[in-house]
Amino acid sequence: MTRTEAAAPPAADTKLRVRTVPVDETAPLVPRLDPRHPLLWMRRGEGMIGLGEVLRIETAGPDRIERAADGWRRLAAAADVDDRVGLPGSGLVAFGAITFADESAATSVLVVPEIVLGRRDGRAWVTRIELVDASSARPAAPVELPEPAPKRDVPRVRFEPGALPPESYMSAVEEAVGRIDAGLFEKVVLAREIVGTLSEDAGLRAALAKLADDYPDTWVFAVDGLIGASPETLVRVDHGTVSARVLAGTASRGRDAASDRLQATRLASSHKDLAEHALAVESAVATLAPHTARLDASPEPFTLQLPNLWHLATDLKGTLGDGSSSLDLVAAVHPTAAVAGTPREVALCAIAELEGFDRGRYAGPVGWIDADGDGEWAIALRCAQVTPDGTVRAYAGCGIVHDSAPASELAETDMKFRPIVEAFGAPPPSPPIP
Ligand SMILES: C=C(O[C@H]1C=CC=C(C(=O)O)[C@@H]1O)C(=O)O
Repeated sequence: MTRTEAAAPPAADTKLRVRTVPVDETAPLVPRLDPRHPLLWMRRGEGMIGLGEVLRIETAGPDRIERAADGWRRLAAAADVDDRVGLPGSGLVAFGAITFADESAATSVLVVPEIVLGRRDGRAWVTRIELVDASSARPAAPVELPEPAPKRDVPRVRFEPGALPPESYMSAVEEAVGRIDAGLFEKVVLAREIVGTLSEDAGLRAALAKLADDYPDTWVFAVDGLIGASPETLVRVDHGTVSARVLAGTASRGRDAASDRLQATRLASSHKDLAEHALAVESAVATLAPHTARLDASPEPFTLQLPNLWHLATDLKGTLGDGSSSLDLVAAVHPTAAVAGTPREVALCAIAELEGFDRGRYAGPVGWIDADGDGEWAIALRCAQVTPDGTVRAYAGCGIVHDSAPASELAETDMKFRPIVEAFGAPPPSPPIP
């Protein structure tokens, strides 16, 4: 494996050879994941897994996304690609995870795997990627596509409050509402952390299988130890089309069909949630518009049903106007008001002060990019970062606006933790059921 360490772009003469061929493969993707170093991007059973690692681009600091985008452009331009499939995700790809904050101590990564197994629109492919002049950096034996592993029970992790425990979280929300009422900003997204430990022999495959089974309509991802199931598409570029799904505004699911419908109806007419949502849509539209020839938003937010909660959602669709890659667009839109606030810079300062912990890659962009710059990026939500020592840090946050109530926001974080804590065998947090 060649590691291109923080701030160092790939050597100018780095050249990749890439071969993609169709395969007759219908088995699920997750059982073939490497449980220790899973690379995954999947929704509704389709997507990609990556095996092995040819190289990585690792960056940090305020221009981390731009430098990753430039490094990738150079690498892709020099690559010798023979793609016999021609679907989004075939040919050369990298899986990426970017930190939320400019000043994070964590790095942002683009990982180029040795093998990609992909499936889309009912077709499957295998891509093999290698360094052309690999004399110094070849792994001893090339990675082979493994046989699907049998299903295993999820590993059991006991989570404890981490940075910003419940009482402190509620105080931070109260302080934020005070500042909003004093006119310092309109919205800020405040998150908290829970922490657990994964036993040494447990991998991440079973947790990912559970996320994929329980949340099939979300982007289920694994990149460099960051795993989760995000419902929010930050930006997607496919042959000149641009799309995104903006989420903000949340309600719990009802106990029965009637109370569930009522929850959705109330959410769709909640002044507080609509205000919070409008700011997230405005920020996404304002930052994408300069890069698009046309950009349309669904006229009214709709209610998106997930197994653990309801969200207000707006879909954006447009055409690319300036040849930006998906990573260029990620650099333009991140962080949206769905994870930062409004105005952005003031909200970011408030997050640093009131949360007081490093979000790492939580609430950052996670996804993939191909040789043409096309790709799919979600916001890393409903997720956890697992470090090599087995520490599991999970995060959940809420948009705080003028009429936010601390106890309700705390309960909302519990709902948002549910996918990840259940994927690690912990009992579901118990939000108030209407
Ligand atoms: C910040 C998170 O969710 C965001 C996305 C959807 C709805 C949100 C909300 O209603 O507060 C948040 O803006 C999170 O899940 O940690």
